Amino acid sequence: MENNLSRSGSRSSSVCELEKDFSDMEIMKSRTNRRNVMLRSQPARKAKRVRFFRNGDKFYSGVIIPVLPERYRSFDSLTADLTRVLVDNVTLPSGVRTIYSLEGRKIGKLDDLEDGQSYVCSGFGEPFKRLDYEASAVTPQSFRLSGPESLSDSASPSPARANNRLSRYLQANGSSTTGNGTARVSPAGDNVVRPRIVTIIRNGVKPRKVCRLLLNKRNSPTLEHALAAITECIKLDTGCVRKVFTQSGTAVTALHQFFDDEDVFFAYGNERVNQEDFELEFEESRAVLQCRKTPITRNSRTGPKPRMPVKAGGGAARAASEAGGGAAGDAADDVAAPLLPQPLRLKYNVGKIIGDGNFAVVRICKDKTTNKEYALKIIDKAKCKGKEHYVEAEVRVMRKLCHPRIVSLIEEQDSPEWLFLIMELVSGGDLFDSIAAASKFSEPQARLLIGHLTSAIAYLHSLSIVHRDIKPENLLVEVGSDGSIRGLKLADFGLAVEVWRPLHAVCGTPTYVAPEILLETGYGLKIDVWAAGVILYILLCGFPPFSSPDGDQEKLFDAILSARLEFPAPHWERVSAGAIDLVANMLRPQPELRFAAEDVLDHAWMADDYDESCDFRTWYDEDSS
Ligand SMILES: Nc1ncnc2c1ncn2[C@@H]1O[C@H](COP(=O)(O)OP(=O)(O)OP(=O)(O)O)[C@@H](O)[C@H]1O
Repeated sequence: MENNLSRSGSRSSSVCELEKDFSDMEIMKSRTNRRNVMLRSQPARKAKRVRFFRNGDKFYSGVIIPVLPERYRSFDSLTADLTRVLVDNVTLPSGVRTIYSLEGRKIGKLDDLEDGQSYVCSGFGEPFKRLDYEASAVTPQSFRLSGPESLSDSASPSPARANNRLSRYLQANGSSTTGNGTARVSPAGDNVVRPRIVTIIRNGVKPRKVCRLLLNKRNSPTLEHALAAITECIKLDTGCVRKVFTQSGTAVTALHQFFDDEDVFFAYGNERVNQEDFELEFEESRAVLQCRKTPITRNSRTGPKPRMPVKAGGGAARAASEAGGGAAGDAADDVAAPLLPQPLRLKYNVGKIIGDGNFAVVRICKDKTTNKEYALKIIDKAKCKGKEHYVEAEVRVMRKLCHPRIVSLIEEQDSPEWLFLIMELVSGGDLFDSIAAASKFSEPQARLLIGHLTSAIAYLHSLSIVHRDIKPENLLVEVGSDGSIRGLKLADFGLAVEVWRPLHAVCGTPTYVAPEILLETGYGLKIDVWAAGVILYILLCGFPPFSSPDGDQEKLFDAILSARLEFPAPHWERVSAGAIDLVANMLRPQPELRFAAEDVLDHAWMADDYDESCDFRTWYDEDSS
């Protein structure tokens, strides 16, 4: 369900790392509570609000810390806390070793600190540097606070609070914010931002969660926005991302870094950064590769034939399948049965795995009474955490649908951990594997498949539902007893929504994504026709119409946005004019000019008696001249 630009992996984002952040907060909160209890039994003592600068750093606007004897029992506990706070914002490799007054006087004890005054923290062996530190200070609201003030800020991850934190992060890193905390777009901002998929690794226990995120002008006009998008993407629901590093260990402090050479980023909450964080475990490397998977193809008229994109997901299923597993009802493979809610257990025998995705495993199952086989999709709710709405939408949409070219939902059962969908079984695998096996299809075969796909799309569109993830992996193939393809059915409605107004959510799968999604001007039903056009193109020649020579996602998007549709020889030399005309009309960049699903079905090439012996070259060149 989730092989797409924004959702891949994100539905299952773990929250453990941020929970660390949160549990730190909780510890601090309980300390605060303890303090409050103590304060009730003692005369209240006002905290000294003291500001600390970084020695020699004229850009760091300082941090205000409320200094209370109950909080800091020794001078060392203050320097330790200062170290913790400052390392988030400035370079301080050895931690805070010495505190100076603004005049350079060494401070040796807590009592020397005066309320409302500022001080300078230096590291090991650093001489005091005299600077106009207070000139870099800005309005007190923008300071990063440590202690009770920041606790209230951190405990609740409301967007406004998250924004405040982001402002502080930015400020601490030298980025500009306006007085109200809104980041100003850097002068370069407009120029640097272009649609780009980056890989985000959420810091934590290895193997860590790896997510894909599309950055673009809509979600990343500023560094602050980009950080908020990352927070959202990795589901940092106990706060916001405070630090981001590239894989080479460089702190990201400017927006353009997200669009430079490196495309893997490590996101942190409050926790420390360690050198080992930047080393990927095998599983993580695999996930990063998966995130980067884009077609490695060429569009030139000469040179080697382009290749198909890498298939999304399914590896585990195939491995499991290849490792054995009998037909439905084989006791040896009935491992999923205990998971089943009673009504399903009574009714079905569960058999081998026939497919899997990022969030679900699909098994064959058999009705004990009728012996009819079905597909049982077992959705792991833990993997969908934070993205439950996708699953709910999938079921809601599927319940509404009844079409011969759409996989039907027979029944569903819920449990606290799993969602079970009994679906019509389509046993020929998916179209991706068929394309891989056949390389390309004859025109009558392509006509049959596109006819089935388009009639499913036309039906969906008649209900104002857009699928948004049409791709060969989501098209299940019906095969005859001789193994030949008889048709296909559309599956996986995880991204499907009803469209009543232009949509803006960037989603889909890179190879099949329509230009209007990338342009973020708002899109509608026609994106499904675009994706079907890409599939028709692939069926006819064996490779996708838009790709990048080196698998670079940005170049792929550039190719899609440039919309330069080519039919390179020799691969297209023998394809009929009608097929090319249909492809060209399905892949028109302007949605208003692009064919609707009904137009596709009405096209001359779709007629069973279409004569394929037209001269493509003559026809196409005339048309384009
Ligand atoms: N009704 C079905 N009949 C036969 N096989 C099916 C059926 N539904 C799904 N499958 C197989 O299971 C695989 C995974 O299913 P599906 O794509 O719905 O899972 P998912 O977790 O939602 O995937 P994704 O990672 O794409 O979001 C499919 O690619 C397909 O091979």
